[in-house]
Amino acid sequence: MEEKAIICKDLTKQFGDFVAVNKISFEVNTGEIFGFLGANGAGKTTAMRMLCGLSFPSSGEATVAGFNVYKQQEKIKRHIGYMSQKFSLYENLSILENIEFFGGIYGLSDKQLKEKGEELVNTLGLQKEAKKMVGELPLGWKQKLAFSVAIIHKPKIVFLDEPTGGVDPITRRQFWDLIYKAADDGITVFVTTHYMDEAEYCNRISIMVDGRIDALDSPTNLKKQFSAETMNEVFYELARGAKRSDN
Ligand SMILES: Nc1ncnc2c1ncn2[C@@H]1O[C@H](COP(=O)(O)OP(=O)(O)OP(=O)(O)O)[C@@H](O)[C@H]1O
Repeated sequence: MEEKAIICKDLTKQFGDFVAVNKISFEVNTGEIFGFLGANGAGKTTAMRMLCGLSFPSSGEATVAGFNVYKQQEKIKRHIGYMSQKFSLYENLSILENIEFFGGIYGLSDKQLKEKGEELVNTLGLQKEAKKMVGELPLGWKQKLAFSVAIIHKPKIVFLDEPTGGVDPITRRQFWDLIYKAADDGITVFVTTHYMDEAEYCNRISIMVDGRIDALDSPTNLKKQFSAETMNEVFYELARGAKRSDN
């Protein structure tokens, strides 16, 4: 049987009396693009932090890349990539310096760094900009670069927390071309987003409401299940009953 990238069973996180993540259960297949949706405050970031080995669950079980979220947090960190809109590259380092810095942290050798650096700059068509400060690049380019750097060590899974915030649909589409390429290379993609066009690009989607997962399926099946034309309708049908949402 093919190994699952993520297995999650009744995973729960409480802050005092408040149950931020309430017994969520799901599995993510290797090489899958899995969308993790939910309104503001639904519990996505809290769940993602547990899966990335950054916070201990209150109860329940989960393995990520085959490693246990309670006992093997360091191993999890070594086998994943992570990118968020909020935490990204150093603006005051050049593209090549960022690649060297993050590649170095991920344990690449000098030779690998040089090869990967060139390959990445060529793939993204950034040859002329390679020595420019990242701060000078347009946001869409920064995001593509940040994603490429997050998978430079070929992790088993990459976690993307709202990776494309603030850019237009065409640039988002280009970003998704990179995601598809990574998935083709066998990297499992776990992505949170508020954009419903992006939700359509995922193989499967879960939708969180008030700490629970209230729906999980492919975009096509979810639309059928909710008799909806678009993912937007599915999302609002579920999220409008949410108590936490300020949407
Ligand atoms: N350290 C904490 N202590 C207490 N409550 C917390 C803590 N971290 C998160 N929460 C609460 O848990 C709930 C879920 O927050 P979380 O950030 O996981 O939601 P989210 O789905 O990622 O939302 P967004 O889309 O706005 O980022 C929120 O009500 C939040 O206030």
